[in-house]
Amino acid sequence: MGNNDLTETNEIKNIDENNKNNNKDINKKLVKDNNKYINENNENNIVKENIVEIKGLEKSYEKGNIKALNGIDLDIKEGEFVSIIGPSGSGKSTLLNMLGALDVADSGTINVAGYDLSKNKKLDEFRSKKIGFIFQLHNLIPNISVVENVEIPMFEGKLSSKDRRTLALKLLDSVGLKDKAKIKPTKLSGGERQRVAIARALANDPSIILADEPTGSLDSRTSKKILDQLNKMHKEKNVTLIMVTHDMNVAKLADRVIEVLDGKILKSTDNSLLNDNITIEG
Ligand SMILES: Nc1ncnc2c1ncn2[C@@H]1O[C@H](COP(=O)(O)OP(=O)(O)OP(=O)(O)O)[C@@H](O)[C@H]1O
Repeated sequence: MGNNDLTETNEIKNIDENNKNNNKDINKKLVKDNNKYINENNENNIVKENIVEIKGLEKSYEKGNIKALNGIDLDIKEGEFVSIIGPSGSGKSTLLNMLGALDVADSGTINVAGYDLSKNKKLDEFRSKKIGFIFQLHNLIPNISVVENVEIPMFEGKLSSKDRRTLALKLLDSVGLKDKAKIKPTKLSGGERQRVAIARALANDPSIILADEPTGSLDSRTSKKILDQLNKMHKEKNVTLIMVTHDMNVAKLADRVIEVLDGKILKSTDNSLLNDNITIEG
């Protein structure tokens, strides 16, 4: 091989080396750009998980004579606000009871916040850690103060008594009732009691709030206040909110309206885009 040949081979080697390095740089840049694209896309398009997954849920009473739930299939996303509407006796409360593990289905599967409720295990843990209840039946305890009522769900956790009090007062403040903390619930109006119930429902930092007719017995002004509070809580804390109501005007405030009839889901209407800029009428 002559000198010229050697120089040529070395030049080719150099070019190869340069190309390799360039390719490495280009590849690195492509990977970086691709990751950036994926990250940006993920940020813009957060895929929300199902927090509720129900399949073929059935529940009968009176030895099978009353079919309260007759094959319910329902998925609810994390952070969604869903209302359940339907005529009296259609199965709304039965469905809400199943979601809170207050009743057990005859057949079908129900998964809520990572708990398989059909297995009938760890239900106490599930209720105390994952669910905030705003139910007429779970009313406030009359002979202890408002702030003590709000503290009740915190006893399952690890907070000191001082921290429990601070958090309870903060929650009462968020529903506009800090000044009523020391009095007994019997001295409150119906709407104020419902607001205390909202504060208490938030006390265990739940994943889901279940509300059964939260504005049922209230006048329209007080109902507006309660719905404002629920909406605020749902938006600020990204809590999944599932609310039973018989009032379509109230139901429509949710991201999705589920209509129930004869223990089945008749219709599911997505209102989320419609409700983005909603203001609640007084
Ligand atoms: N514990 C029970 N024992 C017997 N029947 C029951 C029981 N709970 C509910 N039911 C019946 O199951 C059906 C569904 O009741 P559910 O309370 O779920 O209806 P709902 O849609 O919530 O009604 P409402 O709007 O009147 O509260 C009804 O026929 C009801 O009478």
